[in-house]
This record gives sequence, structure tokens and C-alpha cells, in this order.
Amino acid sequence: MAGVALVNAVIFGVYGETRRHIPDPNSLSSCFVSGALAGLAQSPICSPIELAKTRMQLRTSSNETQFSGPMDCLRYTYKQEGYRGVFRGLNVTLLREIPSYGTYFLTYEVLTRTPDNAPVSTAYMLLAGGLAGTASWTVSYPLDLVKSRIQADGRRYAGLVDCLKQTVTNEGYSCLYRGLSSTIIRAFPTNAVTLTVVTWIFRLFGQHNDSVAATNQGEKVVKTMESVGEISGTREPFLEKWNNFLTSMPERMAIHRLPYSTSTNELKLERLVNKENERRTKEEVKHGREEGEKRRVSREDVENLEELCEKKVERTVVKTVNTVSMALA
Ligand SMILES: NC(=[NH2+])NCCC[C@H](N)C(=O)O
Repeated sequence: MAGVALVNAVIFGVYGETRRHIPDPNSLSSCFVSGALAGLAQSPICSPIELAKTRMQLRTSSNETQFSGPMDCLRYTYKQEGYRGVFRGLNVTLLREIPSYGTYFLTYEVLTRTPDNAPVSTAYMLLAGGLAGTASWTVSYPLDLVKSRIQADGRRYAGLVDCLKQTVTNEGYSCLYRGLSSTIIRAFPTNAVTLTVVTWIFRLFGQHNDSVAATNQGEKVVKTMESVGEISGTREPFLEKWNNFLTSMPERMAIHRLPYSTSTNELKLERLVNKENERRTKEEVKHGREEGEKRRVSREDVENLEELCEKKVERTVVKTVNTVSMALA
């Protein structure tokens, strides 16, 4: 359970962080690359977890010691085989996770892109999420099979290539896809729910994408700045914050896909910063403030704040996804 939580935190964390720092966050290749990096980052965590799962599943009660849980199994493996044993199959896990998470996020992005950026329906999101999971497992399944065999009994094989050779020679190519249907039966609903929930959180908590009406985006940034007291200098009372949240719901609902992106529409942002500064000047004239007391918003303020908001949203995403995956596990 803790492992699942960590894996999700790493996946969505790394995916978001990469897309934020990649030159063209909205291109399809950047979705693939960010997904691939997320897959790479989570492999060292998921590899020992899967090793424990595989070994526990293969234990037969009569002749072998039973493990009380995955940690017990890993401790035993460490005593018997050292770190090499615990991380057995990590290389194949990496080879499986890099393309599969790339495919996973790319498929979801491709399927939820609409020409006029109209939001997709929840039913469609569920379908896209399910298909993303299915596609990711289909491309990586033979490697998953090899990985499980190596993890179950590493001493039988000299490595990935040897395991592949032995498998194909003894059982034919078709065996590389053995068990794929059961995997998809699990992966379709799990990933349908996961990606839909993630998208909904982004919609509700308003992380915008540059394809969304740029005015909304800029205004949201200034609104957020107001709400955290950056602009007015005071903290907005909770009720007011909640009311603002509710009134902006229709606008928030207009966001779709996984909207990781910081590329705010430059012109609009500039305009908003100017507008806010004009407003401040007027206030200052009205209140006859001294030169030294004058405060101005800068582009950096807006950008820093935007990043801060994205991080907050991301933490919510991770928490919710963890809850969902635990409920489904
Ligand atoms: N083969 C993969 N790792 N695909 C990526 C999707 C993974 C997803 N968490 C699942 O378990 O279905």
C-alpha cells in the first residue's frame, strides 16, 4: 500500500515537473518524454515491490517458508541473495516502464485532444484512460513476462536475452502475450478511473493549459494572487475564498486533459500585470501613500505564484490518486 502511494507520487510528480520544464510542454513528444521519465524514476521502487509480489504468488504452502508480507519477502531475499537479489529484474523493469509510461500519457493526451479545445465528457475521459492503460500494457507486455520470469527465479536465466531466447524456443512467440487479457481486465478500469480523477482534480482546482482561453488563465493568476494576499496584502477570509471558488466553477469546468503547462499567454499576462499596477497606482493616489510604500507586481511574482499553485494542485492529485488506487487495489 505504501509502495503504491510512493509510486503514484513519483509518477505524477515527475510527469508534472518534467512537463513544466520542457521547452514545448504541449507537444505530443513532450508528453511521451515526460511519461518515459516518470516511468524511469519509479522503476527502482516498483521493481522490488513486484519481485516480492511475484515470489509470494509463486510460494506453494507445502514445501516452502511462507512470508508474512512483502517486506518479509524482501528481507529474506536480501539475506539469501543480497541487493542483487532484491533488485533482480530492475533492468527489464526499466525497459518496460520507460516506453509504457511514455505510451500511457501520450495515448491519453492524443485521445483527449479536441480541435477546438472543447472539454471532453467524463465518459470519454474514462474510455481514454482505459485505452491508455491498455495501450501501455500492450506495448510492454513481452518485457513484463520476461521480467516476471527473471524475478521469480533469476538463477535459471543468464539475463534478459537468454530468458527471451529460452522462452521463445520452448514455448513459441505467442507465449510472450500470455496473460495479457487478464492484465487488461484489471488495467482498463483502474486507469480509466485514475486518469479521469486526475483530470477532474485539475479541472476543479483550476490548473490551466495554454489552450484554455488565455484571459481565464491570466485572471486566475491575479485572482489567486489576491486570495493568498499577494496583491491586496490581506488574506481573503475562507468564506469569500469558497464563494470565489464556486462562482468560478463554470470557467474551471472548461479545462480538459492533463493540463500541465506554464506557457501562459504572454500578452495577456503583461496586460494583467499592467492593469493590476494601474489599480495600485490609483489606490496609492487615493490614499496619498509615500513613495517608499508603493508596491508593484512583477512578471516574476505572477510566474512564481503560478508554479506554487501548480505544485499545490499536484499534491492534491497524488493524494487523491493514492486513495483511488488503494480502494481499487
Ligand atoms: N505497463 C505500464 N506500467 N503501464 C503504465 C500504466 C500503469 C498503471 N499504473 C497500471 O498498473 O496499469
